[in-house]
Parts: sequence; structure tokens; C-alpha cells
Amino acid sequence: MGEISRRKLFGIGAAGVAAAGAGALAVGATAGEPTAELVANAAPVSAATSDAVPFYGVHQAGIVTPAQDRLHFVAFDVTTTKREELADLLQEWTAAAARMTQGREAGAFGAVGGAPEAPPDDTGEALGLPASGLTLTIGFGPTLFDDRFGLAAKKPAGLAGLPRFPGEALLPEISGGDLCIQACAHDPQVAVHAIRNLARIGFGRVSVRYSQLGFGRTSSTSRAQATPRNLMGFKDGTANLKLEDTAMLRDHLWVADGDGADWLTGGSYLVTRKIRMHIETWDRTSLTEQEAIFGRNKGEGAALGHQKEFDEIDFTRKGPDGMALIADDAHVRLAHPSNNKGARLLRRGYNFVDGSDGLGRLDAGLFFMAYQRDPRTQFVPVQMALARQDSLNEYIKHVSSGLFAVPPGVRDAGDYWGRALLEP
Ligand SMILES: C=CC1=C(C)c2cc3[nH]c(cc4nc(cc5[nH]c(cc1n2)c(C)c5CCC(=O)O)C(CCC(=O)O)=C4C)c(C)c3C=C
Ligand SMILES: [Fe+2]
Repeated sequence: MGEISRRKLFGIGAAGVAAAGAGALAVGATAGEPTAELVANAAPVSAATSDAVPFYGVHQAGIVTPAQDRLHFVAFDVTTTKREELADLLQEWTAAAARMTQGREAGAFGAVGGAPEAPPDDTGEALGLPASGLTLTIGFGPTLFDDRFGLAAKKPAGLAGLPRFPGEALLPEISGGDLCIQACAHDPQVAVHAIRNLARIGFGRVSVRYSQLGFGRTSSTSRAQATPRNLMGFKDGTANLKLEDTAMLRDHLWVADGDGADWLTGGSYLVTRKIRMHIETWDRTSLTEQEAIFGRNKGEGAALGHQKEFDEIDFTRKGPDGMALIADDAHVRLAHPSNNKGARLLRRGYNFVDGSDGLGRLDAGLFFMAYQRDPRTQFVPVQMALARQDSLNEYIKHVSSGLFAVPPGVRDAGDYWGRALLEP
């Protein structure tokens, strides 16, 4: 965030910005944080974008939490082979995450409050910024359950691995990971600060395998949110699982007692796919063709032959030529629960633009993320149908893939991410 927007956010002058600390609008000040006057001087900021999201709860935040506007996703390889060091790290990460999500610095001393001869326990770039809706959500990849940490017997069946899908071109260096952390926030600097500090804390025990920045959420996860648009210009996230759909979340999102691994009850599974778009080709495609590919119109987002975005889709509707208005190879027909034995997903993806590719094309697309109760009966059949038939395939390429078991929420300050997995 630039100096001017920072000033606008806080309604204070340049000097105030320089002095304001990470806890400016948050719970519990630490050394090096702003004075009470500075906090009182801060102009009100929009509750929706500055507020803190509670960290403790039955489920992790960042799943049904109304999707924030920015993402920094990271996958780690665990470099230590000692189970105790892994458990220590998860405890340190949990403590730092509990602080940062409330707008506080990563450690108790902060960026400027510690011993001058030691590296600070916060990197400092979020000083002066509010919590900004930051959520931090951890996931455990299949490789964490190999023979290094004695966790093989606790590997949940849903982590068995994804099959190869036709047409995918996965790059191993940006796929997989022993652990992942999804940071979502309304301010990219807050999301990046959080991941950077977690990576810093992990030094010597984990190394970053890959990370991905995202912007412009491509899904709504609450009915209170307007549907955003993806980089192809279409409303994305209309027919999504949403936090208000309590019964559907129970059936399709949260791992339940008896599903398999007990430690995962109350958790979920996350599938990530980095999907590159051939943007320049898409931009030379007619509007009629674009709409036929998705099976929805570009303006309103209504299914073809329907009026409104949220009208329930009737796939039997035909045009004057007797042909189905939504083609057999249209994206929404293939992905719809009626084509996939009722399977539903909670999609929570983000647009990405990683600059250009050296050949004059944007390196851009969708960082697809979807939460679900069991990927074997949800993501896999839907993606198999899409990979085989979707007319969108001409314009996209899947280049990375991740599968993670997402543990339940941290209950209180005595609990930590993955405790039920690591402790007998
Ligand atoms: C395997 C799951 C899915 C992948 C991968 C995927 C890629 C992908 N999707 C879009 C754009 C849109 N998707 C839309 C709907 C939609 N997509 C999926 C699943 C995957 N998409 C589902 C389950 C649905 C809902 C289907 C339904 O029940 O109607 C839409 C329409 C609007 C909406 O409902 O969200 C768009 C647009 C892109 C661009 C993309 C890969 C780059
Ligand atoms: Fe889709």
C-alpha cells in the first residue's frame, strides 16, 4: 500500500503514518506500538476491510470467512526430520498467527521493541496497518505423512492423491508441499507480512517451496458479497457453497466424525490449481462464443436462456433451432452438481498476474482453490469431467496442483494448529 492510501486509511498525516504501529486499531499493544493518542486520532476505517477476524474457533478462519480481496499462498517443504521440531514450529506459528490476525506484531517485542543487537521478532512492514481481515489457514500435504515423522498411520484417505487429468501440464517445482498456509486479507501488504514472518519463524525447519500472490477474489463465500469477475471478464462464484448454507456446509465442506482420520473432524480438504489463461486468444474470441463456453451471459451472469444471475439453471431449455441453450460442453453444465452425483465445492480462488512471459503474453490466470469434505468424490469427478470435455480447455492450462488436509480450528491459546495430529 502506498503512502497516500495509507494516510487515507488512517486519516492521519505523514508523520503519524511513520509512527503508527501494527496494533494501531487492534487488541493489546506491544513494545514499539503507537500511543493511545495516535489510535484515537485515527479516522474511522471501513469496518468491512479493517476489522480483525477471530482466530480461535471450531473451524479455521479463511474457509467460509467472506472472501477477502487479496491472497498470499505459500507451500513449504519441511526440512527438519524431528517430529518434536515440527510440533514446536506449529506451536510457534499458531502463536504468531493468533497475534497477526488481530493486527498485532508477530512476536511480543515487535519490529522495534526488542534488543538492538538481535534481529527483530517482527519484520515491520505492517506497522501502522490494521488487521485488514487477515486470516491464516494451514493445510497438511500428503508428503507430511511419509516415514519422516511417524504420521503414516494418521494419513487421511482423502489425501491419497489426485489422478492425472487429461491436458494438465504440471510443474513439480510449483506443485505439492508438506504444508501450506493461505493468507487472505484486504491489504496485500498485510497478507505478505504474515507469510514472510511465518517463513522467518520457520527458518531451519521449513523452506518455502513456492508461493503465489492473488488479487480480486474470484468467488463469493457469503450471500452478502457481490459476485466478482475473473480475468476472462465473467462473474465467478455465483453457484458456490456459501457460509449461510449451514446444512450444505455440513454435507459438503466439513469432515465429519466417522469420515476417517479423527484428528481431521471439523476440518476440510483444500485443492489448489494454478490455471494459466491464454488471455490474448480469449480477447480475440467473440462474445457469443465466450458466453457459450461458460453457459452464462457476460453482463448479468445469468445462465443462457435465463434472466437473472441466481435463477436456478434449467439445462433442458432449447433455442429456436431445437438445440440446448447451454451446450453439452459448456463449463457450468459439466461442473454442475447434477452432472457430478451432487458434488459441490466451496471455491475460494484469486486472479493472478505474474508479469509477462517474455513472449509478449501476460502470465495470468486463476489460482483456483476449493475446499470440500472429500476430494475423491468432489474435486476429482468435477475436474475429470471438465478436463475431458470443457470447451474452456482451449483457453486454459493447469500448471500447478496441491492437495492438503486442513485441520479443524484452534480452540484457545492452549491449543495449536495440528495438535490432534501430532499428539497421541
Ligand atoms: C474442478 C473444478 C473447477 C475448476 C478447475 C474450474 C475452473 C474455472 N472456472 C472458471 C470460471 C467459472 N466457473 C463457473 C462455475 C463453476 N466452476 C466450477 C468448478 C471449477 N471451475 C463449479 C463447481 C462451478 C459451478 C457450477 C454450477 O453449479 O453452476 C462459472 C460460472 C459462475 C459461477 O457459478 O461461479 C465461471 C465464470 C474459470 C475461468 C476456470 C479456470 C480458469
Ligand atoms: Fe469454474
